[in-house]
Amino acid sequence: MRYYSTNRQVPEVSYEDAIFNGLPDDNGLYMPDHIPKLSAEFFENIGDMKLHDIAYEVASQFIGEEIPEADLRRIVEETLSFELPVVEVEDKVYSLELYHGPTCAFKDVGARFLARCLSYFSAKSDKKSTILVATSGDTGAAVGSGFFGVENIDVIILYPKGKISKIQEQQLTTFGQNIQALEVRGTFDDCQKMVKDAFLNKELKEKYNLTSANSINMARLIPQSFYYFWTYALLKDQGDLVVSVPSGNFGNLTAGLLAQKMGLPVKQFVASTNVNDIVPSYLTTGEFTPRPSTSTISNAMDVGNPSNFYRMKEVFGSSWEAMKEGVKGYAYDDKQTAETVKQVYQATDYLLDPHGAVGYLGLKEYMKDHKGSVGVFLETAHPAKFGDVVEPIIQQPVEMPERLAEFAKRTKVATEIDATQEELIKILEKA
Ligand SMILES: N[C@@H](CCOP(=O)(O)O)C(=O)O
Repeated sequence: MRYYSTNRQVPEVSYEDAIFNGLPDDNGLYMPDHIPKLSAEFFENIGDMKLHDIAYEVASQFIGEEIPEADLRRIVEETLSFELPVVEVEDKVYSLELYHGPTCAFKDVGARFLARCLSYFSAKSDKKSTILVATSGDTGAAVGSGFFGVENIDVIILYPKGKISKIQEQQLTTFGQNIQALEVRGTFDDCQKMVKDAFLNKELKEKYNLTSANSINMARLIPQSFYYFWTYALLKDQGDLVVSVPSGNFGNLTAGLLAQKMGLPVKQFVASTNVNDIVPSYLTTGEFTPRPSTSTISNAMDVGNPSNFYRMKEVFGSSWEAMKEGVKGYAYDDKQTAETVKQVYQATDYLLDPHGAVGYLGLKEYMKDHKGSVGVFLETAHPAKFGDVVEPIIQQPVEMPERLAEFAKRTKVATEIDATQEELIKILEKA
């Protein structure tokens, strides 16, 4: 498998080069040169397969011989060392809980896979790298956890000051060792731009061997497709599958679209956003108009310029008509989100986090007119990560998993900087 840039101004590269480069030099995004189809036999047997075997089959299509089978199987097993339960919330409505990993968010899957792939290649070459990662809340902690103590790799996490939850901040500012946190006076989009500009500065990129751990990195995206196959394996006999993805940077949805192109029978994808509705608006108008993000209670989705939109375009051959058929988009404000957390809790005892609530809303909206389907929404983070928001809504304390409570006890260490390239360069020089 070779990887091309969506801007098509640079040569195709191997998987190893794609994941070390992070972003191609022409400011595009890497995409596989073809999307492999899985066999009919695979789909016939999927209901009897183990999660690790499904994930290995999918990963090997994209990585081929570059990582030998035994190593890739180990990487997959270490990545998915926790459960991905699919829980019935209401008749025909399921929650795919992706928050049972070490940092309680779906990002653990991608970050752990990326960390292990980079380590596999680094061990062969003794190459030192610095990972720059921008976060609106969940990616930072997952990447910190995935790379904590990993030899030859330093991580710098950029997060927007005052715009993530208290526990998210505790998580990503308290690792120490090879993980450094930068509290940026700006938005997530400023952080993402600083990171992307650093990759496009050839001299800087080479001097510090910079790479990315955001979903712009292919090794973040590939593993995020595993759990769509897993969901199908569990629910395939229940009806046509509709999947609603709470979306910010659109990596998770793009991974689902790749899975569908590989043959996964998902009847409909739904993109559910908060008021940062850049993609739902595009689906309605055909105009892609990034704008500065607005702060919401589903803060991890506060993204005003979603990176993976350009990959979604590739999947649909740059056709707006095809994308609006393949993806239905809905957006919700904080009032609707909070009301949904409350109503679903009262009616079913199931506690949604604000991101899951947005996913649930989008799913229900689509299912109103598509009654025979079986619906799944992604529960992307544990509600305890948003205790400040969720507790007043349900007027009850939210039980915090021990692994989250651990972070709360530690002391925050972060360097506050302006949202400028110069400030980031100063930090890289000191590191
Ligand atoms: N929602 C993210 C924002 C970054 O997205 P990514 O999937 O590209 O890493 C976050 O929680 O940080």
